[in-house]
Amino acid sequence: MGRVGVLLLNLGGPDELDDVRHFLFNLFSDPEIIRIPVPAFQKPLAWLISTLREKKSKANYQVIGGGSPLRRITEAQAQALKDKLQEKGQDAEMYIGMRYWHPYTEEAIASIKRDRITKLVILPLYPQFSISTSGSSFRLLEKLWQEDPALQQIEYTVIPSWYQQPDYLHAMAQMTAKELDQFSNPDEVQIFFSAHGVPVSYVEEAGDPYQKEIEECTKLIIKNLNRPNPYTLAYQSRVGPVEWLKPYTEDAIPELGAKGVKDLLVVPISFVSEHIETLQEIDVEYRELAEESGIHNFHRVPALDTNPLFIEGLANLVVDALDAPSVKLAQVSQLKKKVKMYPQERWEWGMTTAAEVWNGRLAMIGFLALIIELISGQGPLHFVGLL
Ligand SMILES: C=CC1=C(C)c2cc3[nH]c(cc4nc(cc5[nH]c(cc1n2)c(C)c5CCC(=O)O)C(CCC(=O)O)=C4C)c(C)c3C=C
Ligand SMILES: [Fe+2]
Repeated sequence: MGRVGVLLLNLGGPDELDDVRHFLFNLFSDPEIIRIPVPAFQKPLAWLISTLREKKSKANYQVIGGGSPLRRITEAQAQALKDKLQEKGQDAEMYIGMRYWHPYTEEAIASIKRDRITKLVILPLYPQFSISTSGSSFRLLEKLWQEDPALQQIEYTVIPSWYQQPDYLHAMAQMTAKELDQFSNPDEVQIFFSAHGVPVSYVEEAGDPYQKEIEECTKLIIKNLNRPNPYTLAYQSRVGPVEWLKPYTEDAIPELGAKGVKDLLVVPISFVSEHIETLQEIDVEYRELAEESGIHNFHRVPALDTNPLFIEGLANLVVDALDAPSVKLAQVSQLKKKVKMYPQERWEWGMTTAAEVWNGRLAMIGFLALIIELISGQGPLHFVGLL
């Protein structure tokens, strides 16, 4: 079969507090996360948002120990997957390609070329597909492939999403059952699936299947769990002023409290590792909100991390993908984000309303940049390394 490799795709997170601003800059530089009509302004805008968000974001990472645990956990998952594949008689090298922090996807690709991998399975560590997560990594890989004839020699296949994988669903159901049994009345507990949100326009304008996959996934976990508990799904981690998928977790918790719910079990659904949004947002912010809303028994299902049944599921995905017809990057990165813009925002050259709107916005960005530079002594050119 040649030399087999598995490329695990993930988001990445700052290793330490000093990395936070640069990590945020990378994230907001991605047009799959925030798209503006004039691509030349993507990086200045990313610089502005990362500068404005740095303090809040750093405070949150400080709460969870001063950095993201994502790299450590993804490395442990890669090792566990390698061992499980070996047990199944499949030797494979593991590579981790993070989208916004080290080890970057480009670093993983360089190692794959150096190791002369001939057959590659591309496996995102997101169970459900979103344009903003797996989609963004696939688009980057597609670009790298188009630019590099050496990569085009590698036989590869992509696993676009895998939320229906039976071992994954069993692992989620088992972990949920274990937490339910910690309550004094397990059958009365309200199960609360909390998924990372995305802007509504991703789903409604650009056809992101994320919401549909999340909804199906919760139903499959409940079916596997086979318990009588009521359950709810809500979306967390909203960023910026636009409308995101609803209900928002921060509204749904007080509503349940007002209905008299006392026992709540949160199940994080869109990510398989502990990260800032489980450890800080759910365990600290939403716990406090639940307490204020009269929900005194608040528990959370831990992330899967290296759960053996989950790793078995990943190994089965890889083995099956090696046998199946290959899926190409062009097939899975086709979804192009067409975020709805107001007519005056659509770019037109000349003395138009669009020009007035965009000139006004850019003047505001420039003015804010000036103030930030005056306060911090650092401007956008320092940040992109030009000064
Ligand atoms: C499936 C999971 C995720 C989706 C969908 C997603 C979309 C999305 N995220 C942002 C903005 C931010 N995300 C941030 C961190 C972050 N996001 C995810 C997962 C999804 N994001 C994870 C796992 C993490 C944490 C990594 C870690 O360090 O542990 C952040 C930075 C943290 C913060 O400042 O709050 C931002 C900002 C957008 C805008 C978006 C969809 C458009
Ligand atoms: Fe995010």
